[in-house]
Amino acid sequence: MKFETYPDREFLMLGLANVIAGQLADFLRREGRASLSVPGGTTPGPIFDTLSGVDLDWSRVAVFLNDERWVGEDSPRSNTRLLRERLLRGKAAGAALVPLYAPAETPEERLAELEECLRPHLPISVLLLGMGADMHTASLFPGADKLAEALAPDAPLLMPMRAEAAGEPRITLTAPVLKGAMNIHILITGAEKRAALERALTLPPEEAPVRALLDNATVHWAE
Ligand SMILES: O=C1O[C@H](COP(=O)(O)O)[C@@H](O)[C@H](O)[C@H]1O
Repeated sequence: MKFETYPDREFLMLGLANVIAGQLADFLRREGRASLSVPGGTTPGPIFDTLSGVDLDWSRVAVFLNDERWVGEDSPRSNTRLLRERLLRGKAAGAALVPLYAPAETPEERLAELEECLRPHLPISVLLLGMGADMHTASLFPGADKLAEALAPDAPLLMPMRAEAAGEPRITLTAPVLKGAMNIHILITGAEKRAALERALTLPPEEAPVRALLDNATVHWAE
């Protein structure tokens, strides 16, 4: 694991957005297309704001979430809504959004078709992950009903996930898909998440799911 400390959150968000933009540009030059997977939640908005203004051929970039809460875009809890409002606009408006939600009561009902939409865009060129203070990443929560299956090397691409701390049912990319990314960045802010990350380094992924991604990741942190 590499650990990068930034003087403050503004430096962090700008610096990491530039790293991600540079890696996407490299992929576009070398391979003609790229994929970017990003977290939802409260932390990554400023990175999305910067990325949405970056001059890239976004029409050749597929963008998808790490995970989604099983709610429609009319809900303020929708990670897809955050993506549309903060990332898929301006210069990035032409990027292709690969959906992780489709209207239905449960994720199980739409799982197969969402997985087929995702498959052509793997492996992920650039993966940005968040982390909760409980050491969850994507929707791999400690104590979640299907955590062991989602951590297994033969896990499917996507899995539904339910956990007490998660609120609504979730859908998440699984550990092998996340680990297969060509570049892995983890964004954390504040003392509480830094302490959680240090604790995760001492625990197995079954107790601290973010641990499954740390070996090949660069963690980006500011107070
Ligand atoms: O619920 C979620 O939480 C994590 C962390 O979110 P934050 O609000 O603490 O930044 C996020 O990475 C994940 O994508 C999201 O669904």
